[in-house]
Amino acid sequence: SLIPTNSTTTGGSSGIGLALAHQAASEGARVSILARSIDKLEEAKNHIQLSTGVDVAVFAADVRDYDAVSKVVEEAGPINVLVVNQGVFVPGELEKQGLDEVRFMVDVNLIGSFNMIKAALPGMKDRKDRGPGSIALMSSQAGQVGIYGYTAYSASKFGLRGLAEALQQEVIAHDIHVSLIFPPDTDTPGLVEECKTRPQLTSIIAESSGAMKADEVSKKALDGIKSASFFVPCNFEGLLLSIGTAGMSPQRSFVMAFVEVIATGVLRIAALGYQWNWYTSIHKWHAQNKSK
Ligand SMILES: NC(=O)C1=CN([C@@H]2O[C@H](COP(=O)(O)OP(=O)(O)OC[C@H]3O[C@@H](n4cnc5c(N)ncnc54)[C@H](OP(=O)(O)O)[C@@H]3O)[C@@H](O)[C@H]2O)C=CC1
Ligand SMILES: CCCCCCCCCCCCCCCC(=O)[C@@H](N)CO
Repeated sequence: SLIPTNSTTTGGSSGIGLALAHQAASEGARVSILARSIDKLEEAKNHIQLSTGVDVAVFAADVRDYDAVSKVVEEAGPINVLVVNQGVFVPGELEKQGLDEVRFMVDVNLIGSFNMIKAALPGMKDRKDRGPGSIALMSSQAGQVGIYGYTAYSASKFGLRGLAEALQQEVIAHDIHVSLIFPPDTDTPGLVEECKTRPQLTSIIAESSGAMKADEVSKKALDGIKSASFFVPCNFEGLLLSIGTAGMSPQRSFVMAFVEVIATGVLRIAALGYQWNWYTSIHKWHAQNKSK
């Protein structure tokens, strides 16, 4: 199995990224975290130091700034597991959203991921330890199915899938494994902020999948990285969603490949059932709002 010895996590100062850095550090990895705010980074560093005794390296940079990111990669040293986890989410109907908000999500979530991977890839290919390497991307269940209020967010996360599928073919010869992680709603500072402005329909639809804690998600993510899985679902609905949307994604497990082949037809029925429910909620919501 793939062992995170030198791991770098973007967005590692909060929520899921912090939980991942914390867990990797407690398992003995050398950990670096990258985010914009140096205050949040220092706080995260102290938190991990207090509970594990391990010192993590912190780097303040914006993933949208390629030069800043490549400087961090240079300073951070060898990486065998890169976790591209930074992400922003501003929910809202496209009609009410400014294009600046749309661009913000695409820039941070998608272009920022390109910057990070492009900067880290040469060093990862030349890594001196002989074990396999990993590039893990934090997508979302909203990166497997479009959700009301998430036009830009879902687009940025669907984009990560195309990136990941193509990249896997490019890096396999260097024994680097790409993982796409698909969490449901996860209890993080980011979600608390999001919920202040989230449309009611977004919440209704997102509730189709149970909510998780950040350390539950980080545990699933780390297990997925270690087993070099391409798709990493995090809960039961996520497992169904991953089988139902397997499409042309790579699959290393014969057991899972078999399950996908057998279950695809009946999962399409379940998917249509979910869609029917969601569209019913949408129509009801509009009917109620008109009558007011
Ligand atoms: N919470 C949820 O419900 C779900 C989250 N996800 C995904 O998981 C990932 C983490 O989410 P979550 O833990 O909730 O997020 P948080 O908002 O709690 O944390 C986000 C992290 O990303 C960093 N970050 C944000 N923008 C940038 C940037 N431009 N450059 C560098 N770092 C940046 C933040 O630090 P700083 O602001 O200082 O830069 C922070 O460390 C995201 O990709 C998100 O889309 C997926 C499914 C569900
Ligand atoms: C084939 C049958 C499948 C059935 C399961 C369908 C369930 C889909 C629910 C989607 C929930 C999306 C949550 C996004 C969370 C997120 O990313 C935001 N909180 C922003 O961070």
